[in-house]
Amino acid sequence: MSTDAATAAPATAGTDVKIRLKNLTKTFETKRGPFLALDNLTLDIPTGCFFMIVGPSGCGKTTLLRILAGLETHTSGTVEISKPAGGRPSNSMIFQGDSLFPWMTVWENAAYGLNMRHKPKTEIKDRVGFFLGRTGMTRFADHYPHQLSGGMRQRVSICRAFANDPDILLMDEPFSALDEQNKVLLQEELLKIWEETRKTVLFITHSVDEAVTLGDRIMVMSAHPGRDKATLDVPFERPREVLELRARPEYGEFVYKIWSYLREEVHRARAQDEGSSS
Ligand SMILES: Nc1ncnc2c1ncn2[C@@H]1O[C@H](COP(=O)(O)OP(=O)(O)OP(=O)(O)O)[C@@H](O)[C@H]1O
Repeated sequence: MSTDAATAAPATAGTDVKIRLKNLTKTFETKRGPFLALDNLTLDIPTGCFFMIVGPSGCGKTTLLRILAGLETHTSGTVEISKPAGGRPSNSMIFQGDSLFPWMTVWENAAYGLNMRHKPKTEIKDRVGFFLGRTGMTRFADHYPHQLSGGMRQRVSICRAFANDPDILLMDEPFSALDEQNKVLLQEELLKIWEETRKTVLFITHSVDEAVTLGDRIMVMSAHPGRDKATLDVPFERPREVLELRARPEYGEFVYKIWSYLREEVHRARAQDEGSSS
């Protein structure tokens, strides 16, 4: 990991390590031969860290999240996830676009994970009620997903993920399909909920603004094969207010700094795409 020492330590991340990757490599076997997707990633993510991953299209961001979620195996190296006190590590994943069950109401969707784990009815009522309240969805509890806007559906996904009380939240571009106004509202709501829960979050985004607004730490990945090009601590205190933060000159400077790492990789990825299509 190439951590940028010039930036301040994150204001919030705990000192113990939640996720430790050592020389993590992923090769897909394809018809055209082995395809190296992740190359030798070594990384420590502290407990309670809001960890952002940015990188050009195809650099392996989703592959990394899928490995951490246990949906994909890795080829070599190690993945260590520390256990919470008295339990097994658990995770909830939020994807871009829709992941709600269309035949279930908002309440039933939000309660799904807890019901599957046979949690007591009162606990389900309390947790789902709490997070529906936090996301402003209480009065839509009996609605079905098709009766909601895209932003409201993503609120329910967030509600379901937090209600599950996972050890780690894995978020793969959850807001990318939303318009700018909804995105800012949801970023603010997510920040508020996260402040209260301090879960370890891994969040993929294509937006440098989103990475700087939400994150404690940002990993910029290289174009294919995915490597850790730079990992930087975000030097802004919490709690954060999205629009106030973005109005600050030092915010613009930090966004520019992340872009200076990313720009070359975006160009490399485009050159790779053009090379493979010619
Ligand atoms: N099951 C698979 N078999 C073969 N190749 C795969 C498989 N899954 C992913 N890949 C390839 O691995 C690379 C990384 O894919 P991945 O989806 O992780 O990238 P990404 O950074 O999340 O991209 P994007 O930003 O476009 O979502 C891509 O080139 C992709 O085509």
